[in-house]
Amino acid sequence: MKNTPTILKKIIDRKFEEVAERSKKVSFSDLEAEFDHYPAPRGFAAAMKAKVEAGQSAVIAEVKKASPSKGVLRENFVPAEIARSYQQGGAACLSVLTDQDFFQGHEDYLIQVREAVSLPVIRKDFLIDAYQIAEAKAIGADCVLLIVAALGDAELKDLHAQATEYGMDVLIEVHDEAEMESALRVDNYLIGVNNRNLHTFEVSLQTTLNLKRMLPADRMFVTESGILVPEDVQLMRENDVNAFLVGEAFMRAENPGEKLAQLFGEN
Ligand SMILES: O=C(O)c1ccccc1NCC(=O)[C@H](O)[C@H](O)COP(=O)(O)O
Repeated sequence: MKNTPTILKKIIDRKFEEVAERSKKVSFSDLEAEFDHYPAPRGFAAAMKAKVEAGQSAVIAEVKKASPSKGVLRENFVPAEIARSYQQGGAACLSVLTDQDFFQGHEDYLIQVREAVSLPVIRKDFLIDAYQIAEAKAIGADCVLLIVAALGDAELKDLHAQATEYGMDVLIEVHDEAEMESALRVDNYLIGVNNRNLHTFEVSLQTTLNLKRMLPADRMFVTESGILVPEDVQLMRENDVNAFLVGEAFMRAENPGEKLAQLFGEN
């Protein structure tokens, strides 16, 4: 792991413990035995592409009860209801936090969400080991997040290859130029830029604008974090950024799907 920020280091340290604990209870081959439980993955990247090609914003709407920077975001947290609301509001895909200790998430939430809607779902967690990629496949995830700041180049390549072999899509997340260079060494369509600085939790949409110029036209650029008001969406769209990952703005709204439709003005 390189240049790891404090909170990310804490989370990653915990993930190594989690993998050790979990793999004692459920073996890798036990996970593999679950792979056929769910039908073929829903095309996550394809759903994003279809929205953008139709001239719309491709929104990954996040199901997130709490976060390290903001604490609890939503008391009335019923993942399946939130997912249905997002589908009605025009989301392209859904993101479900499965981390328990820092985000109050759970794998069961992903299973509930995927059963409630027809949209593709990403497992949003801090994945540093092949075991967790197999877990994602076993719970029916259509896509996984790989955070470059948490991985060396070789690990990024290996986990990407494993997820792809399982038929899942991958969203590779970067925060700066060096991470973008690592991400671009992997043949992957979805590249996310997280606008949240994980040292300070400060959010700046300028991060997206700075890194956008590095991205080849054949990749999809997803802006992540800190999209709160229509002006944020407008700024991104003016700069030809049409794919978004949004959590807090929706989680704080009484009706998350209505908020999505308002923010992106497409319903
Ligand atoms: O949200 C945090 O506090 C956080 C802290 C440490 C690592 C990651 C963190 N967030 C994960 C995310 O990427 C966001 O949940 C996602 O981009 C949505 O962001 P937002 O719309 O600002 O909720």
